[in-house]
Amino acid sequence: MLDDDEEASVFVNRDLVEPDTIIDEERIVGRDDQLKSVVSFLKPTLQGNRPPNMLLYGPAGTGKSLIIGAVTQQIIELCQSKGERFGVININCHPINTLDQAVYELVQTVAKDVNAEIGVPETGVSTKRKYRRLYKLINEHYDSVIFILDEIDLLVGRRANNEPAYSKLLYQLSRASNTNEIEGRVSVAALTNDPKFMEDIDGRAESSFNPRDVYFPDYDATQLREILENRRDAFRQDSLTSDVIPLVAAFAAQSHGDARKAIDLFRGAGDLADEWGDGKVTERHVRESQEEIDKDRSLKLVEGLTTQKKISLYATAAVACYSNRSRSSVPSPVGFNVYRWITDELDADQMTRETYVKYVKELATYGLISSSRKSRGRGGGMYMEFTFTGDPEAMMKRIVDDTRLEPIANQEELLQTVVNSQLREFHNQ
Ligand SMILES: Nc1ncnc2c1ncn2[C@@H]1O[C@H](COP(=O)(O)OP(=O)(O)OP(=O)(O)O)[C@@H](O)[C@H]1O
Repeated sequence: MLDDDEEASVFVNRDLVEPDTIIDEERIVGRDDQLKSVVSFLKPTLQGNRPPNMLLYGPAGTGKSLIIGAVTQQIIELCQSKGERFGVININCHPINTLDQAVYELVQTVAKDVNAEIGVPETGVSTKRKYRRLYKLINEHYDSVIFILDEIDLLVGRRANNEPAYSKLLYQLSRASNTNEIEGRVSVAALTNDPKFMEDIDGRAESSFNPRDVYFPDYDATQLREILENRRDAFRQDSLTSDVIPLVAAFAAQSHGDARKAIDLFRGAGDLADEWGDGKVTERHVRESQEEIDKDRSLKLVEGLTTQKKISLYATAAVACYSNRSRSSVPSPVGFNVYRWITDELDADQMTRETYVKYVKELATYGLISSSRKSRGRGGGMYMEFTFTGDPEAMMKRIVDDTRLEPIANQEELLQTVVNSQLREFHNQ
């Protein structure tokens, strides 16, 4: 059991290397331009004017939430000192499926912030009523507000061939002050990893949202090193050997310069040193921890997926794996047709193409797949192209292990034929 002469932990302030800890401004590295832009866009709030809407875009873990969070926090404080009420209404759209749920989530967030009743049921009433409740709460409690919509591109909605839910939400929120539904000043900040996000927005939403862009590029190893150096005091003095920070930064730089990954690995290495009772973090703990992260990530992720997401992933991996073409990237229309074939074979529910793309794109946010938008040339429309970062065959095996996909896995040759005929059809169109 607990032992008195156990080695002391390598941490003195482990919170500092937790991903969701809000850090002080002096610990922020390499985001001067973005900070400057966001500050200048939001400054009008302090002078009683309406700030512009914003689109913060860039890969995962590049500081979008951090920067908007740090600036809005300062504005809250400055407004408070002047007796003004500035509301920051922040939601993450990733787990939300429909417009109605998104509006309810906004109501819930405001109600919690101002300590009021939610005042509207989650189901059984129209979205319009939820909007009305949202506006009422805002009008009663704030003089100005900013909506922060994180991972906005994942709020697709249910129906296919229709305006996506994020487009409708952006339209409503960004015009709410023009229509006087919200009496105070309103601005909307949308955060996304998708650089081409605006291309799918409906024309009227585009013109009412009309954002100022702030781009967040990847960090390089030097910046990641500095980010970690600035959190070195999470650890006991002298408990890090000199090679730890450069190695963590180098690993994270390899995986797309994501600061969240760097911080997770830093913490993981410390945890391992504690677990082994070594009293010091060394290169060995970093390497071992990185290996565990790599192994766990895809396994855990696949285990946690719903059946529909597993089928979507399986179909996409099948295209990458069985394609006779030299490039094993997967055009989304082909992945979707294979998904449809599989769901027919299994007699399972079938999602729309938009939902299929949303599911697969979600996996891209975990780094299992990378996705990019492609054009089919004049008048041909857009589609997504998916590429696996790891081995698609291993991924398929892992999915079959715990789903009802076995009947499909037993028809390997047939699946191979379906994949290649779908690919041929797509490329000949
Ligand atoms: N420039 C930086 N300086 C210090 N810490 C940083 C910096 N950028 C990011 N971080 C840290 O990395 C983690 C991820 O950052 P953040 O959540 O802001 O990324 P994001 O771009 O919003 O990512 P996502 O698109 O995945 O939501 C947080 O713990 C944050 O504190």
